[in-house]
Amino acid sequence: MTAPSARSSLAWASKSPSTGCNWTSEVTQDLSPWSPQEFEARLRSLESRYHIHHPFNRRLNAGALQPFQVRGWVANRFYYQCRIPVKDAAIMSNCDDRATRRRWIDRMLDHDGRAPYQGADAGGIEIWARLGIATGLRREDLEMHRHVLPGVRFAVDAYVNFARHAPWQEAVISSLTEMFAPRIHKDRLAGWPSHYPWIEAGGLDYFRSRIPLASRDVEHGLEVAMQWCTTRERQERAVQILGFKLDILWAMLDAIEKAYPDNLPQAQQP
Ligand SMILES: O=C(O)c1cc(C(=O)O)c2c(n1)C(=O)C(=O)c1cc(C(=O)O)[nH]c1-2
Repeated sequence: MTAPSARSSLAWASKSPSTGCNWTSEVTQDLSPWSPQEFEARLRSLESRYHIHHPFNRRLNAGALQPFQVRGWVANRFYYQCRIPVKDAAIMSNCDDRATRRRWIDRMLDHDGRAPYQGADAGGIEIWARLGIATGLRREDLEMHRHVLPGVRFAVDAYVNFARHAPWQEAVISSLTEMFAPRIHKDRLAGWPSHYPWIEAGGLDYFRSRIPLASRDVEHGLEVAMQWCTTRERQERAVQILGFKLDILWAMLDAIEKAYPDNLPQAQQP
């Protein structure tokens, strides 16, 4: 069997996510594992495929988008935000290691919130909803996912399905795109206030809140990856899994970019 190309990872992911893909074994079974440093460097080298480089994101962070295009992005990303704790619950349900579950549960609470569900404890989903409202979206439209595009829904659901069916360690590895997230949040915090002054400043709280959380998540995710990927075969699979997740984020922006062209008639704008 031949190796999939850089952007065809969904084929193997849907093929056998629960038992693990075996195409790498033919190629790599005799190879010694990379050192932890080289393994991490190979994962990090996939940054070039992160959605920070997508043309739509470049325009978003350069201030080149019209308000309806920003709203379209925020409303569609809200679907991702809402599915993240469901994805994390799927990982927990497959995880038989109590120590890991004790740490993992924080990821769900980060998004769903913690009692008394106010201020910073409101949770990421609520804080993202406030971003949506600050851009001019109606809460009800957001919560009913009225603007969510089919391509975005398919991409996000593929991530949740992967987490449901893959070994939990592989699903943890798929979250490692967060290695690249702090920079994208910082870009937004630095640029949006001058590019999009019509968005009330508090609307950007979500991005501020995620920077330390993403770093904590990545530290844990890399620990799991290092412990699990003791063979070259598993290490190469980890690289493929990260590629699959990068494709999900990229595909979301492809769908968003296509749906909200500059000349979209006003009646169709979110
Ligand atoms: O705004 C972004 O570009 C971005 C990207 C990602 C990512 O890389 O998956 C996440 C987030 N934000 C984010 O806010 C978040 O909570 C998050 C959780 C996860 C994950 O895979 O578990 N990714 C991301």
